[in-house]
Amino acid sequence: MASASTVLQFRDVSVVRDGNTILDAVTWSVASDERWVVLGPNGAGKTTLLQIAAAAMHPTSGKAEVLQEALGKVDVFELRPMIGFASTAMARRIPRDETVLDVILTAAYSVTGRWNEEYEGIDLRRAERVLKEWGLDGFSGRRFGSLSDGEQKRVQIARSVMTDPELLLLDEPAASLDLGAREELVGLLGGYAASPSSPAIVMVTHHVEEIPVGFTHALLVKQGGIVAAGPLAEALTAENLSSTFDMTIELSERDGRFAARAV
Ligand SMILES: Nc1ncnc2c1ncn2[C@@H]1O[C@H](COP(=O)(O)OP(=O)(O)OP(=O)(O)O)[C@@H](O)[C@H]1O
Repeated sequence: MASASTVLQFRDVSVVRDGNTILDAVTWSVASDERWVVLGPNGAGKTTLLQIAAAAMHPTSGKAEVLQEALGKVDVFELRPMIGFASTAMARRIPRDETVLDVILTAAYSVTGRWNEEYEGIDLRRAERVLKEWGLDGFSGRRFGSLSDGEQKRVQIARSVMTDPELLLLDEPAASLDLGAREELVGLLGGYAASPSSPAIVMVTHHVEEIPVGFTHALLVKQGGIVAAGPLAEALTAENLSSTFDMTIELSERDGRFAARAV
């Protein structure tokens, strides 16, 4: 297997909007074999961080390299096809009457701009494989709008991995899911994270309970700055969570899954 490469490199990245500092001199890097969870209170800057990682936003100052290309110097339209991004905001743009198969396939066509019989078979086979991988066997013909929240989330992720990205960004993939749907998704994400052929993953979440087994690193952010960043065992501690959320938090871990509560 190829050795790990750097997929994200932020150096003193700041974002200022309307006079507000949303990200404040963030220095952070992600390697291709790492799976990161990003935690922090509402408004901490997590989504802004993902927007930069997705090459959808430029820093106000500092340097951000995405897949070893410096933002500001690279054509982001060449970069974006190599980045899978699933978020609620993107899901809202999926037409509710589109079939699941089309939702997945259009990810490939939007990247390649093609609708060509020669490739159609390959894309179809890949779409079927991806659907199966995300527990969506038999859903190809269903309308996106007719799916449960849990199924819709899995379709969004399946769509974002359809293009075989080098970086997968997930913004709160388990938000609004019931316990069963959450556990199903966390299990699937864990399986995906464990595969050496999977890309680097950065997942924003509000709950440590949503961290899949196999995730390797944590980034804790507060008011646009980093509280802790590093391997899970070092960064995801009760002390760091307490600093991040300004309350005394108790953290427990069992079989690679986490739970947290205020003391
Ligand atoms: N265009 C903008 N102009 C001014 N302020 C902005 C703009 N975009 C975001 N913000 C502010 O920046 C802060 C960080 O927003 P961001 O969405 O990155 O936080 P977040 O950590 O993802 O929050 P949440 O957990 O609530 O989703 C928020 O206070 C938000 O109101």
